[in-house]
Amino acid sequence: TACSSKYVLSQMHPMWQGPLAVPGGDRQSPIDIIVRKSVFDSALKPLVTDYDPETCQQIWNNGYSFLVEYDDTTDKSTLKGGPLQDQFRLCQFHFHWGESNAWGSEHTVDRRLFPAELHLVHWNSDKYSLFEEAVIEDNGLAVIGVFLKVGKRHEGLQKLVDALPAIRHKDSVVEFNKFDPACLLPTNTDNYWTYHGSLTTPPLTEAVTWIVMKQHIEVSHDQLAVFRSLLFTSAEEEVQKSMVNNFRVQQPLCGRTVRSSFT
Ligand SMILES: NS(=O)(=O)c1ccc(NC(=S)OCCc2ccsc2)cc1
Ligand SMILES: [Zn+2]
Repeated sequence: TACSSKYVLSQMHPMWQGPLAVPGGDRQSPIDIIVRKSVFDSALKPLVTDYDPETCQQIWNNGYSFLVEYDDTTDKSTLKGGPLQDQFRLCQFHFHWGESNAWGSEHTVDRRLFPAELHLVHWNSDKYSLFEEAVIEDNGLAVIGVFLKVGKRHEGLQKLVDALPAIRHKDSVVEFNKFDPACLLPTNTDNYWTYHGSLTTPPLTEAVTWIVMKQHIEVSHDQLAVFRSLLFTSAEEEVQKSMVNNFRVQQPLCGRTVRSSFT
């Protein structure tokens, strides 16, 4: 199986150029979370997020997703608690979505797909001094995953949606300030699944403590449609490609246990 090989089978992915061999390859992400196989762990604490909207700096299209980047040179926007022993700094958040509302998320719950998934990316500032250092270490990163469902309009998301037309093309950047990412978290952040995995795009390093929220957030159909108006391609390229289906295929669990903070 893909778990036994020293290198996970080469990852051909429409978005990436050429095969990708990942060293080790037995704790890759995303995965299907099989609820009945998850193990309740009473030692798991509530998540503690403390985000400062003043640290919000820019929003840009990196040709794979769009990222909202935060100043992570100080401990102003942090995550701790949950399954984590250390304090982590928020560096960016981004989304993955489909071309239709029928699919788009990276993780699934009992095979259930969601139209999109939010990732809030943090690195371990107790142990490392830069994201780039933490990205190659076992306990280097913590990513909060939040599922999106289509329903009522998300008022907090609208400010972000309104900025997207300005970054339609790959490598476009605009200043983006005073956005509080806490507004994108579900009302209940006490119920989550957690497991050890990887980044879901290159460099695919196995440095991530994943924290996947049980409760989803709702966004409107029109808000999601604006995500799909983004382009993978830069302004110079002749053929423009819509930024859709920017999710990775699911990876083998390889005997890992998914723990739950709730029964
Ligand atoms: N999707 S993910 O949260 O696992 C994740 C997080 C950070 C990174 N970091 C880097 S260096 O990725 C650069 C490209 C990228 C792709 C989506 S967000 C950033 C990659 C994937
Ligand atoms: Zn992601």
